[in-house]
Amino acid sequence: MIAIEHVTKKYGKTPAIEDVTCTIAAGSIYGLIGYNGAGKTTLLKTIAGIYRPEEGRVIIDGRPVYENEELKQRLFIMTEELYFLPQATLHTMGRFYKGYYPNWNDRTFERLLAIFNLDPAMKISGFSKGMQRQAGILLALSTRPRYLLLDEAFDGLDLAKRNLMKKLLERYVKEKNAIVIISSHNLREMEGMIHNVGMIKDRRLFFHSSVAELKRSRVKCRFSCALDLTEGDLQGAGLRILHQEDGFYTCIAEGDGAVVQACITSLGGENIQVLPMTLEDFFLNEKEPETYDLEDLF
Ligand SMILES: Nc1ncnc2c1ncn2[C@@H]1O[C@H](COP(=O)(O)OP(=O)(O)OP(=O)(O)O)[C@@H](O)[C@H]1O
Repeated sequence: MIAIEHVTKKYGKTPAIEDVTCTIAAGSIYGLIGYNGAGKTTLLKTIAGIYRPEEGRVIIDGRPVYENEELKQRLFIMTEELYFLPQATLHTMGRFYKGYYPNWNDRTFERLLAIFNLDPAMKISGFSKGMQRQAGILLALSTRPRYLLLDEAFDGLDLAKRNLMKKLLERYVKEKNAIVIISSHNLREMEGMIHNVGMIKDRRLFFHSSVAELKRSRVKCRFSCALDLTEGDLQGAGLRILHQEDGFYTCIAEGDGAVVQACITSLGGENIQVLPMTLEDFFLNEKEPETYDLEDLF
């Protein structure tokens, strides 16, 4: 289990994340979401013991992670900027990691090389961006970490490789009872894969929940209405507009489906359809509307 206890991490005097608390159970995939600059990378690096928090602590299997070499040998963090030794090939990186990670497995490495179809003798610097990310995940999984932290893991991967990576992560977590924490802006990619989701907003872990509970506790509906409903009308009834076009409204609301539908009917809504809610719906629902002044720009 990973326990994040009241963690605050600052750069200089400015906090990047504040008072973050949550626990992540073994055998689960945790999705970390948030805007650019929200603090996802900072939190991942703090969990990995790279950063020492100014306040609070990260406890992994009962022990603080910071300056704990033994724990770090069972933890792998793949950051956005991938790190490979200068002039390295996958073979040299494999040997490098084998020397540090006691759980390194040659067979997993060879099998993944074949699956990803990467040349282990070629310099990694000659790989494309997507191939470098594949190389990163291949090495990460070959160390067979108990805790795998992936920052923007899908960045640069084509559709087939994104699907492959999802399958690999799901299988790995299930078979090894591992913990994967994955940050991504691509909520569609995380859909169906993550068990728990946390959203960082205003430096804090403003929301976290199991995905199942998140979907149980909210309803997404599409309905028509002859009246011209304003955002205020809908907000007053606890509904938030996701989309509005030609007298049709798609809204999301917290609460029981029957209660939400009754509420829509009381506003004059008709032809109510309950739709499956996606993570993207939730994220957009929680996002403050953005306005940009684009006049006289060009
Ligand atoms: N090395 C650093 N020195 C000073 N400030 C930093 C540093 N790294 C990050 N920050 C600041 O901390 C905040 C959180 O950054 P972080 O990289 O953790 O966000 P993020 O959620 O990963 O962003 P993105 O989605 O854009 O990758 C930002 O305001 C950023 O400017």
